[in-house]
Amino acid sequence: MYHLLSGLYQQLTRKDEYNVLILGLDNAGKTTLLEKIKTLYNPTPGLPPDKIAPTVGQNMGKITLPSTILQFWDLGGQRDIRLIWPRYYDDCHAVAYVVDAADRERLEEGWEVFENVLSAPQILDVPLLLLANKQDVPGSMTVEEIRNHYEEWFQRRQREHAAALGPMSPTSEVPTAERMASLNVQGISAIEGTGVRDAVNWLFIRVQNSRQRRDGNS
Ligand SMILES: Nc1nc2c(ncn2[C@@H]2O[C@H](COP(=O)(O)OP(=O)(O)OP(=O)(O)O)[C@@H](O)[C@H]2O)c(=O)[nH]1
Ligand SMILES: [Mg+2]
Repeated sequence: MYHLLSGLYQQLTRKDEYNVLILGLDNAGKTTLLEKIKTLYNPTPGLPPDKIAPTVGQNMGKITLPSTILQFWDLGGQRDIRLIWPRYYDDCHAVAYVVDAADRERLEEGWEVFENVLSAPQILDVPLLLLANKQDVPGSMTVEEIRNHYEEWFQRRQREHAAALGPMSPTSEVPTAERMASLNVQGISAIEGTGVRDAVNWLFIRVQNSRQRRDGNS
């Protein structure tokens, strides 16, 4: 009887764990975001911004939500460190890609890296959230501006690829309209915490939905 009850208890209190990767260029604000998430959701606060150094590997943080544990993996964004990102792709359930919306000069570099992430086969069906960080900085780009900037960059890149391959070449690229329709962009300030709960809620709902789809298919 005890085993039956404890089995039932375990079943009812079971929490599924999901891995969320936080990716983006160096200085985008990924670790600041992770530490803010810890502060907002855990009893022990995360590090304050002035104690955060550039990441030379990974940082990890877990939060507990109803029937779910989200495990965030914040990976260093410097060029050399980006080489380790693909090692995390196999076990990832969602990606939050962070851009510094106040740094127009590095946006294109950010899109190149973003595109690289999107082209990984393991990431293809994974919920993906684009976060326009540093909304507190005066003059930073809005969500709409970030979307348009990415769309223009993406279209230009498609044209360049088509021109390089010639008119008869088959294309495996995703059409722009389809790509843009499935792209979710949210504005946040990792320092102030604005928009951070909305971003976590989005990730929480999306990983749950993907699980239901998976369970339904099996
Ligand atoms: N104003 C403002 N500054 C921010 C915000 N988020 C991060 N920063 C600053 O941006 C700088 C880089 O932040 P990090 O969190 O270390 O950036 P990172 O993406 O983890 O960088 P790497 O670890 O090198 O990949 C720091 O000076 C932060 O204080 C924000 O929302 N607003
Ligand atoms: Mg970092």
